[in-house]
Amino acid sequence: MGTTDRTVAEHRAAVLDVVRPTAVVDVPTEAALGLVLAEPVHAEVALPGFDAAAMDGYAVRAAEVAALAEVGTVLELPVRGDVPAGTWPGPLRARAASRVMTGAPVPSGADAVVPVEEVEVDGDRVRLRRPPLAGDHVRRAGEDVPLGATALERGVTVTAPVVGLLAALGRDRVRVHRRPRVLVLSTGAELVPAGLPLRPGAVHDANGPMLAAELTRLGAAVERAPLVGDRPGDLLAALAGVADGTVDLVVTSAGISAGAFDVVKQDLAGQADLVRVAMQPGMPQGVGRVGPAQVPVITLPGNPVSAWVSAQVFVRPALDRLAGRRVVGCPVVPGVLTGAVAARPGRQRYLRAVAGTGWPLPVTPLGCQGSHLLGTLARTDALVVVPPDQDLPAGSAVQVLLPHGYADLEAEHPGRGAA
Ligand SMILES: Nc1nc2c(c(=O)[nH]1)N[C@H]1C(S)=C(S)[C@@H](COP(=O)(O)OP(=O)(O)OC[C@H]3O[C@@H](n4cnc5c(N)ncnc54)[C@H](O)[C@@H]3O)O[C@H]1N2
Ligand code: MOO
Repeated sequence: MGTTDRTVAEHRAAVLDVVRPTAVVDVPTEAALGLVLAEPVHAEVALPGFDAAAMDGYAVRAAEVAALAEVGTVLELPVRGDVPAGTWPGPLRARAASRVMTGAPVPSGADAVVPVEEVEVDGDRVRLRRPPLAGDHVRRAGEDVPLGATALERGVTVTAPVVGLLAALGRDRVRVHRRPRVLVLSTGAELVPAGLPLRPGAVHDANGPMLAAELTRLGAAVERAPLVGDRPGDLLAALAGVADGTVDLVVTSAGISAGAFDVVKQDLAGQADLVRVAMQPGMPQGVGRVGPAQVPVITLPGNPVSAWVSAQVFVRPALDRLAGRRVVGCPVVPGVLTGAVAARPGRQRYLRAVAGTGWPLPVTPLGCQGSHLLGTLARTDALVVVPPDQDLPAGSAVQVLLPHGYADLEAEHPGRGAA
């Protein structure tokens, strides 16, 4: 196999070294879903904005009811006033209750709400079973987010609840890192796009659609280039349009190993480091910058499994950095091997596996691990990490990459780990 130039960690660091967070843009809050905050968000209103009822019921002064209880009287108060949500009440009268709705302001002077289920109503009087404690069923102003507090830190990914929080704070626009634009480009004279018939010796381009789908799912705005041939200059010609910096990253597949017609290797010599990384699949890799705009380029190997595994291990962290996120990459969880696996000398293996139920996650590597086997790749739940030179017996603790996340496992194995 020969020696390798870099460990996985070293190549990942080299990849991260060529990418920077995208420019900051001001967008409508709802368009920010999935993007990353480029500024901390300070609360210009408190949440809740005022003391409010948490239940439909009666606002009272707890001490007044307690005083009635002390002298042994029936805990009965006249009802003075109705407070629907969206109105602003006057102060609570002495020795009286106010009928309040969930979310309505608690009248000043009241400090507890007794839910309707815990009272008897008799005309315009209300009878309580026991005195409430001060604070019962009252949402305190600012208890969630105090006025002026940092409600959201820079670097937070905008999820639906973040959209909700921004809207609650009155923010209809927010500053985020622009969605990363990634050009996905397949090289290889043997390639034909899906939908067209195959001539002898040709194969359909699987990597282009697969990588485009993966990066789109991960939040990139993906652009596709026409298929690139194997003649010297073909790749540089295809990249001419991106040299002005209209994309943030170029991801290529194939043409980087030891073949006689490896166009990526030839065209990017001097602009990218083409290296052998101590992993399998995915040994041939490359990273650099192209054109006058020095657009970052990651060159992935052509075997489809190698391309996809490399996308998980190297492109995902790069996308995190481009998006302005903390670099996390593919999620990793603890797993346990259901059977023994053999290590590779000097190379870290990423074994395609199916996951069972339980925690740590039981993982069963699929029988065939060839780098060309897309059929088994499509059945893969998980990638099991086998460090170099360490054969692992059944029952070994392993790190497991979950490229599709855990939610998708749930869908495939209903009932697994249901909360
Ligand atoms: N003598 C050596 N041969 C190879 C070595 C080596 O070290 N010495 N490395 C092997 C490894 S490992 C890999 S991985 C591949 C990677 O090679 P390339 O990145 O140069 O890719 P190609 O040779 O162009 O293609 C490999 C394989 O993948 C198919 N392919 C390519 N692009 C696509 C696509 N878009 N969709 C579907 N399939 C694609 C291509 O037809 C080949 O079958 O090299 C080994 N060889
Ligand atoms: O390293 Mo290659 O990616 O095994 O097929």
